[in-house]
Amino acid sequence: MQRTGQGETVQGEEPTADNLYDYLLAPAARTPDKAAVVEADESGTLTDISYRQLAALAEQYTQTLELLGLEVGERIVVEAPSCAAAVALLLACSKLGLAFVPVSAQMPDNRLMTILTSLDAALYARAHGPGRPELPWAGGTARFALSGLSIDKAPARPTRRRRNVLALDTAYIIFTSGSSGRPKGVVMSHRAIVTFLRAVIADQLVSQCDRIASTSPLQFDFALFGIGLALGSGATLVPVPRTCLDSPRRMVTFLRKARVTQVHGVPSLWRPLLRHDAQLLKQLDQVRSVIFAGESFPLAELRRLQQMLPGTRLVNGYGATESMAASFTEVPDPLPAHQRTLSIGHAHRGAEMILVDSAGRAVTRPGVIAEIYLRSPALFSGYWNDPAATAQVLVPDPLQARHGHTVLRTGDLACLDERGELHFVGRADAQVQIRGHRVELGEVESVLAQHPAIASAAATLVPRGGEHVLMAGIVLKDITAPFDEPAALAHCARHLPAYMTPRRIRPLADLPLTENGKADRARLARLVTTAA
Ligand SMILES: Nc1ncnc2c1ncn2[C@@H]1O[C@H](COS(=O)(=O)NC(=O)C[C@H](N)c2cccc(Br)c2)[C@@H](O)[C@H]1O
Repeated sequence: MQRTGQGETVQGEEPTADNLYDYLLAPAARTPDKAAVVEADESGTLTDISYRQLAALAEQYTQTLELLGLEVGERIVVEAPSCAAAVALLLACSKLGLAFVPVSAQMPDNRLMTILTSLDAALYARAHGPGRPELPWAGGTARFALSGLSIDKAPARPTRRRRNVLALDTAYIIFTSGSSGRPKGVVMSHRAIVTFLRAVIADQLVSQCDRIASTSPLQFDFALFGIGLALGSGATLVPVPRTCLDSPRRMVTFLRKARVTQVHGVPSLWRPLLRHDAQLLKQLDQVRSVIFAGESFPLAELRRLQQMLPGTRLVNGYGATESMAASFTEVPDPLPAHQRTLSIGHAHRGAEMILVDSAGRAVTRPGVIAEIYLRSPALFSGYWNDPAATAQVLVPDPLQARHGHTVLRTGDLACLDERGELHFVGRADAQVQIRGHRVELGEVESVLAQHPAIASAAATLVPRGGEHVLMAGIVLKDITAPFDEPAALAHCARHLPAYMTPRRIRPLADLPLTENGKADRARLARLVTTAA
C-alpha cells in the first residue's frame, strides 16, 4: 500500500517503508472476518474482535489523534492491560508515527510521573477504569475503550506539518527497571520490530491457526511480542486477564474455554500450577506449544511441566528488550537427566550471537564462559535521552571493528556446548564474588530445589558488614510442615562448595516477583534479612 503525504494508504501497493501498522494489519486484507483478538470481560464471557473490527477501531482512534496535529515521534503513554483497545491504539500510533509507551496501572504515581516528564509526553492515555486522582500531570490526557478514544485535555502543541512515517521512526518505547534502578527507555524503531517479527515468523514459531495466550503485562515487551507474533502471522491473540493468572484453576479453565494452542509467559507463570494442581495441566491437551522467556526456567520445574504436557513443544525464548529477543530454542523432550543448563541455541534468522571474552576475542571452544554479543538488524535505536548509557551497550563489533556497525553487548554470560549451542550461565553484573569465588545464584537455587521438601528456591546476596552473605528463600511443598533448616543446609553442604552454601535458608509463602514476573532478588534480600 503506497502511503501518501497525509499518511493515507492506497490499497494495492506494498508500503514504501517498514511500519508496524501495515505489518500487523496485513492479515485484515486477507482474512478480515477472522478473530484478531479475543476479549474476556470480568464475567469471563469471550468476545472475538475480527481483523476488520480491529482495523476500524484503529481508524477511529487515528482520526481522533490526527486532530491533535502531533508531529511524528511524539510520545503517547498508554496505561492499559493487554487488550483489543490497547492493540488498536498501538496500531493508530504506528500509523501516525507516534511512539507507543506502555505503562502498567500498578506503576506507582511517582514512577509514572518520572516517565511522563522525561518523555515530555504529548498524551497520557488510559483505558477506562479507576484513574489516578493524585497524579500531578499537566500535559495532555485521554481515555480510551472499545467505544472510542476521548481527549480530556489536549496537549499544548503547535500544530505542525505531518510528514511520512519512516522505518527508523520510533514504534514503541519500553521502560526497564535497569540494574542501576533509574528507569531506562528502550527505543524500538518500526524497522527493528518488523524485521524481528518477520524473522521469527519465518522460523515457524507460530502458524496462522494458532490462538496465542499472552500473560505478561503490557509494559513488558513479552506482551508486545505476543501482539506482533499473533497479528503478524494472521493468528489470534488471547490476552489472559490478570484475575485468571492468580488461580491455577481459573487459568486452566480460561485457556481451555478460549481454545488456546500456544501459551506465552515467564517461568513463574507455571509455578502455582506445578505446585498445587499439576493434574490440572493434563486438561491443556489443546496447547501445542509453550514459549517461556525472561529468566532461566528451573530445570526441576521444567521437567515436571514437560511430564504434565506430553507432546507439547516447550520453547526457551532468550533475549533482551534492546532487541526484543534473540533466540528461540526447543527444549529436548525428554530433557536429559544429566542436563543442568538450558540451551539458548542460535539466534533467530538474520541475526547471530557471538561469545566474546574480556580481551575482545571470539570464544569458539566449548565450556568457556564469556559474554554474548548480538549481531542483528533488529537492534534498538538507543536508550531514551541517554547517549552515554546507549554507548555502553551499542558497541563496535569486537570481531569486525573496521566495518563501523554496532552490535548489542548483552551483559549475559554463556558458554558453548559440544554441539556449538550456547547455554545461558547468568548476568555478568550478577556474578557474585564470595571470598574471591564466582558464585552462580542459579546453581545454588537448583540444588535447593532438589531437596525433597522444597518446591522452589531463590538465592541472593545480602550486604553484611562490608562483605556479602549468601542467603536463600524457599517455598515448601507442604507449607503446613515445619521447616528443618539444618537439614536443608546440610543438603546444600553435600552438593555445593562451602562458599556457595547459604548462611541462612528462610521458608516463605511465595518467592517475591517483579511486576514482569521475574525473581525479585532485591525484595528477597529484604525479606530474608528481616525474617532473620
Ligand atoms: N530464556 C532466558 N533464559 C535466561 N535468562 C533470560 C532469558 N530470557 C531473558 N533472560 C534474561 O533477561 C534479560 C533481558 O531482560 S529484559 O530486557 O527484561 N527482557 C526480557 O526479559 C524478555 C525479552 N525482551 C523477550 C520478549 C519477548 C520474547 C522473548 Br523470547 C524475550 C536477558 O539479558 C537475560 O539476562
